[in-house]
Amino acid sequence: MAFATPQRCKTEVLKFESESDVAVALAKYTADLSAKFVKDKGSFSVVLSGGSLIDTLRKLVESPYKESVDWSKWLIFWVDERVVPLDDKDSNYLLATRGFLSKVPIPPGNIYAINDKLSPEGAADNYEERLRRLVASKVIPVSSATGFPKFDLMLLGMGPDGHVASLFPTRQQRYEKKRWVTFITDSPKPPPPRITFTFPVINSAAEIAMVVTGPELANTTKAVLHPHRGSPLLPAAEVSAEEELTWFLDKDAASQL
Ligand SMILES: O=C1O[C@H](COP(=O)(O)O)[C@@H](O)[C@H](O)[C@H]1O
Repeated sequence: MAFATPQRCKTEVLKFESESDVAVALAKYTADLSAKFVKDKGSFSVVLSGGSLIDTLRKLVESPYKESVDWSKWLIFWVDERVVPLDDKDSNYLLATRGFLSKVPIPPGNIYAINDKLSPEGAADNYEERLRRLVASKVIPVSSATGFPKFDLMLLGMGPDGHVASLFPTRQQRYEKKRWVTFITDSPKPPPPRITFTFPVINSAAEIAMVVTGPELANTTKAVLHPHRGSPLLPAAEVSAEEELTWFLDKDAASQL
């Protein structure tokens, strides 16, 4: 079990009047990071979540960013995915395709969906193997601090139980320290079969945005950002970034802080 005190990295907590204001700020933050990483390293690797995050990204696919972002340099990955067909209503890939990817010209070869023909274990092995090949060919760098792949930006959501990706408080995947990608067959949130990045990979990202909106997340946000010393840590409290972790909260989610 993980107990408070949580890991500390450079962390900024941004609070906005409304979810719409979060969407506006998140679009600018993401577009600015895209410009920085494309200038510095020639590409921008972005790791998406499912859930409400995709809708909150909606301003990024509108003007001015739709035209100004260099989408040709983007590489898209998923921090977690439900092991269902890619055209299933529960697929994070389908959600992202409908709400985001179909609206901008990211080269299809730069979009790394899971292999939906495999078992959960097989899909996790396959995704990790493909990541290892991208690292070997230097498409994705390795963190010199941890030895795990270092993605440029992870866009994460949080569930009311404090889960991030498919790392749930009551499941052992949150403690995995060696694998890059693991699987779960009994997710407490449906659908049960999923694959997920592990914490060593999540916490090796250069930048992480935790995007949390809505009153149902107010108590969990407080428990994560101000954990009681000695109490068990929720998974979201274990997120850290190599460069900066930025929380994007609306007034409702921030109401208990
Ligand atoms: O099941 C999942 O849940 C989390 C949180 O989703 P939200 O709708 O509460 O924002 C999401 O980040 C994850 O990718 C997804 O698979």
